[in-house]
Amino acid sequence: MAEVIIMPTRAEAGALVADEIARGIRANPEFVLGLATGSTPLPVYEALRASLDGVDVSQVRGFALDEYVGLDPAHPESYRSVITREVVEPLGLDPARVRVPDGSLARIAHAGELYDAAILDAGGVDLQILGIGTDGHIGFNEPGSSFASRTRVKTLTAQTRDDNARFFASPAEVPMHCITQGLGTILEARHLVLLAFGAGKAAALAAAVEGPVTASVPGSAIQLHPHVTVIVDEEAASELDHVDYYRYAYANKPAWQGL
Ligand SMILES: N[C@@H]1[C@@H](O)[C@H](O)[C@@H](COP(=O)(O)O)O[C@@H]1O
Repeated sequence: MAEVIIMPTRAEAGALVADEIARGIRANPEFVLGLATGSTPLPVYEALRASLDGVDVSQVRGFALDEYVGLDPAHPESYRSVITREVVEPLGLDPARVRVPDGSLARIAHAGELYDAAILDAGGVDLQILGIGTDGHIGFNEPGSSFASRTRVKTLTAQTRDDNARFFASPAEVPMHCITQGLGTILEARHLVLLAFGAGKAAALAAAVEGPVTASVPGSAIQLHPHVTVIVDEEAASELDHVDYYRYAYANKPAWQGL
């Protein structure tokens, strides 16, 4: 079972993850960080500014989970733009070492295999940050995604397009297709850190963490991974059955253990 940590605020959740990432980078300057977009990881990126103060990040590599297909990379809501704005620039990472899947139509046919090859070439992802969609997706692996899937093109569900419409001028502007790391790709990262905040995520989170392992809930793939940390606020934790155990385990977590 994944370790589940319930934090009082998003900022404290972000700080916990940021400290773990900073520890990893100090131990290994070529740390490979798996990046997520959406609103959920923002407290982590915010906290990283302080946690990485004085830490050499020049060799750190980053791989984003996903990208829209056919959206101009210069569009402010392309995940390339979001990662540049939220992560690369504020943290001073080397832009050449931070990759986002290539969603351009001209290169889409081979973009998935090239991306998986680049991750392998970098030695794999050390820590993958994950959010979760209200339909249970991780990355953009919509319900039905194979647990063996690699980086590839997917069609977004109507629910995901609705959820993401807030970032665009109109719902119709949300791209229909995306390119996302597969569940198989994500499961190869050495440590998965899944974050969820707010009541709107409670049902998807409970299904992913405690429900049956099923392609119908792509987030449930995390149950197959040997090292998963789930960090949530009280609202997102509200539909979990084993909350008392999670609190008890965290209160008794050995100081030497790390995340
Ligand atoms: N592709 C992203 C996911 O990586 C993200 O985890 C999820 C939740 O988004 P948010 O964090 O904004 O709730 O949906 C987005 O569409």
